[in-house]
Amino acid sequence: RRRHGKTSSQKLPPSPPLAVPVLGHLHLLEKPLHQSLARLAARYGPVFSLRLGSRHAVVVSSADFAKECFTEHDLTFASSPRFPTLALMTYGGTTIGNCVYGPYWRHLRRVATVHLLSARRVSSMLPAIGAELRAMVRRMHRATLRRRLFELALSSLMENIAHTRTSRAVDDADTDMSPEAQEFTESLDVLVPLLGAANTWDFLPILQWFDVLGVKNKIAAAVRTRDALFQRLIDTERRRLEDGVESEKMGMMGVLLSLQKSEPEKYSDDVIMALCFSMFTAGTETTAGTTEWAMSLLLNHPEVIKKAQAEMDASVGTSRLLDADDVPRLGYLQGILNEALRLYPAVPLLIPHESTADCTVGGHHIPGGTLLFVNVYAIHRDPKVWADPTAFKPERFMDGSAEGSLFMPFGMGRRKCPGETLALRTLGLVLGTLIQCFDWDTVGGVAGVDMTEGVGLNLPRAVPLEAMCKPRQVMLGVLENL
Ligand code: HEM
Repeated sequence: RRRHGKTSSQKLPPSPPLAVPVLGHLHLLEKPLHQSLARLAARYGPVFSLRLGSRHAVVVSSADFAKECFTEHDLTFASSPRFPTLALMTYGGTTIGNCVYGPYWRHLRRVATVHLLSARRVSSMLPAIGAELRAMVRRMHRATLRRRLFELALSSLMENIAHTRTSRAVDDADTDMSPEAQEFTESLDVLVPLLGAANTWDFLPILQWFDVLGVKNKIAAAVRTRDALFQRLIDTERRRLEDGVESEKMGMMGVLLSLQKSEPEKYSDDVIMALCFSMFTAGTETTAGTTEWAMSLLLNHPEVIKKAQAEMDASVGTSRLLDADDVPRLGYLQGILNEALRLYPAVPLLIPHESTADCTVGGHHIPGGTLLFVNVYAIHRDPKVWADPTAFKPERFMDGSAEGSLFMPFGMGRRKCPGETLALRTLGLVLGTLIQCFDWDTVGGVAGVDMTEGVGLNLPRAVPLEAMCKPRQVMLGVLENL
């Protein structure tokens, strides 16, 4: 790694003046982080640098410079930083989203794109997603939407990873998740808050020497519980495979276990666990959160719901549920989805990247070993690029006015999200079904849903969304026969 020294020929990016010993600029950062970084960008420009405890970082907040990072310098920024405490949760930093760039990442990436998330595999996952969705629609009148949507995303992924469902809960039960999906949620409930503590540690290594809160032990205990569950799932899938299940009916674990048979050294149980954990953590909150934001936007724009329902009635009719193959024909529905992803990108700062060599971005020198945060949230709301940037206008994706603007909710370049096809197909199906089947209103008919953003890695709402829904009269026949 190069030292962060400045010479006359190397112009480092501007930086806020208030770096203090040990913390650097950490004390300037407020939550939500993407908003705090957007405010700093307004003062210090679209490429500025920060010292975060022991690490140097650059924050990029404009479309042009983000493009520069992921085209000209894509290889330089293709690595992920090694965070020692995060490594405790990510199998020693070997999950696809958290591992350094190199042959091992290329192997995982190929497995993910070719064997697990290809368009053909995604098509084979849609029936399980549809079944989970219909079960949710049947019990739609209760609970907050956030919880319903999270359970839906997790159950659909659990089905497509390991087929844990043996029966469906009766309709008056409070949840319809399989026991395994519930067990996994419980281990996430423990791990996710610890991730916050682990992050602070990674920037301030001194905290690791005095583990006053016992963070390390708590992470280790939660990881043991999670891995015992994964090992059970792997063993069950292995038995199914030995019983001769057809390859079309295999979930992701089954696919990986059959690859293990021919190349055991490349597909150890540990690699399979790391890949499946990546799929769960990358695919659940992102999909559920995007649907929750989209529904929040819709509740504040009832005229948009009406227009989307009219499009669906004309294109799909009212005698059957919409299916995933209808979605590409529903331009307005896709406009709604894109607007939700533009205004509330589920991974607002991408996963941190790290440069592996010196390079120049926007004319500024970026030394090797610098963390890169790309503020997609700020880029998607840049008034220089988007007209009326904070307004919810699905039409902008239909009338050509969004053309040419950088829209990157799934990232860019070689670390771009490999789950984009699965995510878009799932989101279209879920959002489309909620619009097709129900009329929506706020709880108690209050005017407007609060759109405050909360704190968390995946841009959560501050308050979980609650809404009232009533089956649409024209869909009663279909809903009664679900
Ligand atoms: C609305 C839904 C989703 C959004 C907005 C989203 C967005 C993203 C973004 C922005 C990244 C980081 C790109 C970067 O750092 O440059 C990412 C990475 C990733 N996503 Fe997604 N994602 C979604 C759903 C999914 C789903 C459903 C899956 C799979 C089940 C998935 C799997 C992954 C994986 C494995 C990575 C790490 C890729 C790597 O480092 O090579 N994502 N996603």
